[in-house]
Amino acid sequence: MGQKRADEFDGKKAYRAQEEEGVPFFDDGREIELLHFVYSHPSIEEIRGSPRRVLEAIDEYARTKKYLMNVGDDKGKIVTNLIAERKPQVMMELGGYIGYSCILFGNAVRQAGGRRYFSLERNPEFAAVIMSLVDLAGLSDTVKVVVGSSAASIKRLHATGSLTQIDLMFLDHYKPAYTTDLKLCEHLKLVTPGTVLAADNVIKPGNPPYLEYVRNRTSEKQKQYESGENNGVQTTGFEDRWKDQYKKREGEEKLSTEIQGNPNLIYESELVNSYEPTGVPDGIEITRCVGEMEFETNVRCNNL
Ligand SMILES: C[S@@+](CC[C@H](N)C(=O)[O-])C[C@H]1O[C@@H](n2cnc3c(N)ncnc32)[C@H](O)[C@@H]1O
Repeated sequence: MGQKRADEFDGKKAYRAQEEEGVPFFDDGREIELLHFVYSHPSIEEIRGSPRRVLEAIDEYARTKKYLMNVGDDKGKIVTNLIAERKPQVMMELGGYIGYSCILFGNAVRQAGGRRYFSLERNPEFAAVIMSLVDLAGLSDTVKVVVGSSAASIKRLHATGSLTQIDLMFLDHYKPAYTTDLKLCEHLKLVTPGTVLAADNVIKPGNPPYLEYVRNRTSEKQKQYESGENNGVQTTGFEDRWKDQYKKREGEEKLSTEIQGNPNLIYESELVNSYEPTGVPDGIEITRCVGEMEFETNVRCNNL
């Protein structure tokens, strides 16, 4: 496990600061305001059909109007480099918001010869914004936006045969769901040797349970699996602001406590330090599934 350092942050491109605690920083109408901003942009005809120009217009809104919780340019480069290296046929993101990462990574997947980019978004209004901007960028042939909670969508895509393998997964949704959704994907054999995971916000706000899981040794995971210690959902290690981030709109997020995943998968994981688009330091955890140990497991899962 290594630590890589990104270049210095360029303050000229900084987004507006995220609002102070107690003040909404999303879902207060700004997502629809963004659509009006983009579609009434003086350069709308040049923006049409250009993923780069759509991203520039989104960045312009977030620099000059209101903060948007996008992955941004710096952390985005880490993932687009990964896409160029791994050349995924199928990539999935958990948490699409207004479509920034979807347009950036969906375009990179298409350029690398990939087939499908799934963007899973729980909030139907945000999903509608993603679809509109993906269409504007000319990426509707590659991108499929899936509306609903990530776990339900993963199960449905798997059950219908639309999703049989994930080559690259970007995790950027409800922080405690990173680990439960990864275990679900392991259980369904969507994550197998060759799969690469890129998890956002592992420094800000941080995700200790996820980091512990992907950095854990296989022997330790097997022990926990056998003893049932690995069971349950960890919501400790998150500040309330992040744990309750979506509660007002979506209600309490019900995460599965039953699915234990596949403890036999061998991961190599490293933190790549970078910046939020506001300039605040953050990092992406890159995890490569490099093999699978032979070890008998009793399937522990009642609720699929
Ligand atoms: C940080 S934003 C995603 C930003 C986006 N990946 C980008 O960089 O442009 C997190 C998003 O995850 C969505 N979300 C939260 N919990 C979710 C869940 N269980 N399933 C699907 N989406 C979820 C939220 O509605 C929000 O839009």
